[in-house]
Amino acid sequence: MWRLVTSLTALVSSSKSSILNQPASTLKIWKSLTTETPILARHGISTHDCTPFITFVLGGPGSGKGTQCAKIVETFGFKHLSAGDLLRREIACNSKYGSTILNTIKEGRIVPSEVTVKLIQREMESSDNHKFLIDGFPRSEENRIAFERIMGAEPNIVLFFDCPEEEMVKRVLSRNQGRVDDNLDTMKKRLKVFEAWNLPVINYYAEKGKLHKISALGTEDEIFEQVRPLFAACEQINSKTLLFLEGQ
Ligand SMILES: Nc1ncnc2c1ncn2[C@@H]1O[C@H](COP(=O)(O)OP(=O)(O)O)[C@@H](O)[C@H]1O
Ligand SMILES: Nc1ccn([C@@H]2O[C@H](COP(=O)(O)OP(=O)(O)O)[C@@H](O)[C@H]2O)c(=O)n1
Ligand SMILES: [Mg+2]
Repeated sequence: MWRLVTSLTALVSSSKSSILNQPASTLKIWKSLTTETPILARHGISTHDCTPFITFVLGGPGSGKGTQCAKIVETFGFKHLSAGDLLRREIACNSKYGSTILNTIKEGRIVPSEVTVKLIQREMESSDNHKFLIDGFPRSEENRIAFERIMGAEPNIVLFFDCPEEEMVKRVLSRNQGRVDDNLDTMKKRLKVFEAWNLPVINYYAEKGKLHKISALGTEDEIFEQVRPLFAACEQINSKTLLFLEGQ
């Protein structure tokens, strides 16, 4: 295994992509993106042993996180976990946290990290997929630290959809999904929460060199063309690995 990984790093280091220039995460990327194949089986490698490949998807309310996640799922086969959707599902099924979550969302505040991380954990552990898009999380340093503590994992990459406030307001007010928080009053509060609590997380990952800032202005397809190369780079590692293994 170690011999393979050393050789893989050499293969990968010739690439110019920003992800490929992160040798420390090479092993994780490789392990996470491989699919079950006879080649892997011959080498005694099972995807059941794989480390998950985790992408955090950040950005203000209405910046287009969910829209771009749908495209990533369709193109690259990730499992999409929207923290907001998981919380709304708890409200809908009258869970014991339902009313607290509803009030928190109406106020545009952040639900206690323990609750959100447990919901994400349950979804990750019951999924057959190893590649996760965690959308709208972490929304605070407390969220981030709780995830690291409970899951014992960090994201491989972090996307940040950077969008001007006026555009976010416009999109949220015309979203039309019947959400209790898609109104001007809650939106103003959410923007303040974004600035106070989300931005420190974004800065944290920028300092760690994991952040990929994407301009959220333009058509959905134009924005996806900025996103695509990030994941295409991972796929490239995967196919090079399989070719390499095949040559063994
Ligand atoms: N590039 C875009 N240009 C215009 N509207 C967009 C774009 N991307 C998404 N939208 C719309 O804006 C609203 C918010 O998008 P969404 O993906 O739900 O954002 P988020 O998950 O970040 O809140 C939705 O109605 C969506 O259809
Ligand atoms: N990590 C998270 C994510 C969402 N939430 C709550 O859920 C609301 C909706 O989140 P969302 O991700 O669906 O919202 P959008 O940014 O997609 O508009 C947030 O405003 C918070 O009240 C949270 O408390 N913690
Ligand atoms: Mg969303």
